[in-house]
Amino acid sequence: MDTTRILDGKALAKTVQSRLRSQIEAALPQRNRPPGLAVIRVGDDPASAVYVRNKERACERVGIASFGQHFPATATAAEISAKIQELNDDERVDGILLQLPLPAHLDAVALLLQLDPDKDADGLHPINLGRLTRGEAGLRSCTPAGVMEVLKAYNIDPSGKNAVVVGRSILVGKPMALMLLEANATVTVAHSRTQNLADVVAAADIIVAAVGRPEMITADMVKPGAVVIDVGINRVGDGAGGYKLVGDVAFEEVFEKAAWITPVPGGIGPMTVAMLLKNTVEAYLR
Ligand SMILES: NC(=O)C1=CN([C@@H]2O[C@H](COP(=O)(O)OP(=O)(O)OC[C@H]3O[C@@H](n4cnc5c(N)ncnc54)[C@H](OP(=O)(O)O)[C@@H]3O)[C@@H](O)[C@H]2O)C=CC1
Ligand SMILES: Nc1nc(=O)c2c([nH]1)NC[C@@H]1CN(c3ccc(C(=O)N[C@@H](CCC(=O)O)C(=O)O)cc3)C=[N+]21
Repeated sequence: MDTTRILDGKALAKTVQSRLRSQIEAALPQRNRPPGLAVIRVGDDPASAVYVRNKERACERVGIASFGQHFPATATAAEISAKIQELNDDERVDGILLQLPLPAHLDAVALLLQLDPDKDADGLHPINLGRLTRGEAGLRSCTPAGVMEVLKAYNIDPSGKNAVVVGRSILVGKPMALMLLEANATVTVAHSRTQNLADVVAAADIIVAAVGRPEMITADMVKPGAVVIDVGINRVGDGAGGYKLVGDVAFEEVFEKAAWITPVPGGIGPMTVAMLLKNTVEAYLR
């Protein structure tokens, strides 16, 4: 396969991480402590498990201390709140991440509101989402920030392009749409009520798939020469009793039509981790 059209998020994430490592090493003598990142995880979402594993490895590599707690799916809002308060007050912690999705009995919006906005490494506090909406500087959602970083690294300028974001979550779809808009794309956001999804996607110069449905974006939906960004992380059986990760895009067939495409794994996942560390280091250096 000709790999020159693959957007290599894994390689770019390594470059970002080595830059962060140097920044941390330069700041350590004055600060007397490394940056700290805390993750609060509730229950056992499979995509979250992959994320936590890779994040911890990456933190170790660049020199960020890991904190946090894994709660059972039955944890109460009061228990999570208490943990958030504790981490807000902990001077060793620069970044806090509340893993989504939460079990159905917990209100993500109410809990995200309790994060110290200056420690909101995931950019999901209403203050930081508001700053993004207004085009102001601030901590920005990691996955869409990772997508923008990939586009920039490969000199893909969204200005004037038709961008279609499939998915409208607070975690990915909405901030993604805002960042593409900020980069002067003409943005369409599709979701589960969108009619004629295939036609909507077919008009896109840039497609961002953030749905959580294995290989739902097929070649017939893709305009020849489109840039295809696959955010989906889906765990599916590998036919041999184990599992493998696949994205929301049918990679093999879409590869043939796309100008550029991100793989899963090795695409936006590693970039999300890199942006999380970058936000943490920014909060630490401030
Ligand atoms: N690579 C990475 O770093 C990350 C990957 N992910 C992965 O990305 C995927 C999406 O995550 P997230 O945004 O949190 O997921 P959510 O489940 O919160 O949102 C999914 C979105 O997809 C829409 N949708 C569902 N079914 C369809 C359909 N048939 N056609 C069109 N749209 C549909 C939903 O529409 P509606 O709003 O109408 O329900 C919703 O807006 C998951 O696989 C997740 O694991 C997530 C974060 C980071
Ligand atoms: N508040 C919050 N913020 C998130 O950003 C968030 C979340 N909750 N909940 C779960 C999803 C999922 N997610 C992933 C990030 C990286 C990989 C990742 O590193 N993927 C590697 C996997 C490599 C492998 O281990 O096989 C890759 O795609 O190459 C996966 C999944 C972030 N999420």
